[in-house]
Amino acid sequence: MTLNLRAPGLIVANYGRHFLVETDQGERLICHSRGKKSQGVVGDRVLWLASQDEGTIEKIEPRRNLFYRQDDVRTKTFAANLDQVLILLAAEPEFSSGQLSRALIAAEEQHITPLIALNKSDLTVPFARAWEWLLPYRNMGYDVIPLSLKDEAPSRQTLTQRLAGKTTLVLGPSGAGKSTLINCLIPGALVQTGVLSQALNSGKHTTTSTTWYWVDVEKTTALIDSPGFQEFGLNHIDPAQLAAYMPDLKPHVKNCKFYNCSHLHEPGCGVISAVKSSDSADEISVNRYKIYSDLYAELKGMRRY
Ligand SMILES: Nc1nc2c(ncn2[C@@H]2O[C@H](COP(=O)(O)OP(=O)(O)OP(=O)(O)O)[C@@H](O)[C@H]2O)c(=O)[nH]1
Ligand SMILES: [Zn+2]
Repeated sequence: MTLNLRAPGLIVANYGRHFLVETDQGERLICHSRGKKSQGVVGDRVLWLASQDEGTIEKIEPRRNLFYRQDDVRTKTFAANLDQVLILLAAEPEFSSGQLSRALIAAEEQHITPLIALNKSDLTVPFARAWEWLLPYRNMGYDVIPLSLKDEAPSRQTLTQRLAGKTTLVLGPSGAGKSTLINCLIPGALVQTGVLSQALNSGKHTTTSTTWYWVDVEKTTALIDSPGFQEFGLNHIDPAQLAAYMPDLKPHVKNCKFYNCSHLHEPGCGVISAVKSSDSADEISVNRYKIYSDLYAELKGMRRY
């Protein structure tokens, strides 16, 4: 009999030790993890075993990557096996470039391609200001696209092209338009999620969970919605590697006199001279250098204990 055969599946939602697993036939069932620890994350390919009407996760297949943040208290995993991370910002409310940089660094560390979208282009004046604010990110090679989720579908064409055929984690500060985006691309998705989270979480109302959505019926394009852009801890990043994850700093490191340069005070530092340089194409913005030095101090401080 095939009853205790392990079958392949995909984790599409996770609430503590409860997982929603989608089978290769497209059915979804609730699974539990074996043991005390909840190890699976959304995007994991798993082998699951049926047990009465539910299932257990028996094995998690090796991951291509894992996008996560880490603060003093805990590690928060967002999702695994991603093609890209979409950071959704908006003209309003104003976003923090420190938070943006943290998410970009976490993506770089896991070799996940970031994509930045700036929403609410209909708000002309604040949009122009925010677009300007993103200039250093465009100069360092990031794909930054303008967006108006309020308008008709053609205004989303660039975004839908970037998403096609890929698995994308969507992150963004509150109010940038994450729910609007999910609703535009997958009508009815959020209503379903509410029902689902209640079923999985024993009736407790929660929206603080990561969820996988298929955008197309062929299941080639996926969006993963996850909260937690705020307080993006990077304790897992080695401060000595930090500059290597910042594309504007990285090319200048090779000009440093000392191989273990911290780029904070050393003489002959390539990074510091690029901050001072007036050669605009190649310069490092004062804001990004401040983000680097603050983060370096923060990460160094962690490691002292
Ligand atoms: N002007 C304008 N407003 C927009 C646009 N897209 C979304 N909004 C509005 O921005 C507000 C926030 O959008 P949401 O989609 O709820 O934002 P969110 O990122 O999901 O925010 P949280 O639910 O707090 O996480 C809503 O009032 C939207 O109607 C846009 O392109 N232009
Ligand atoms: Zn240096």
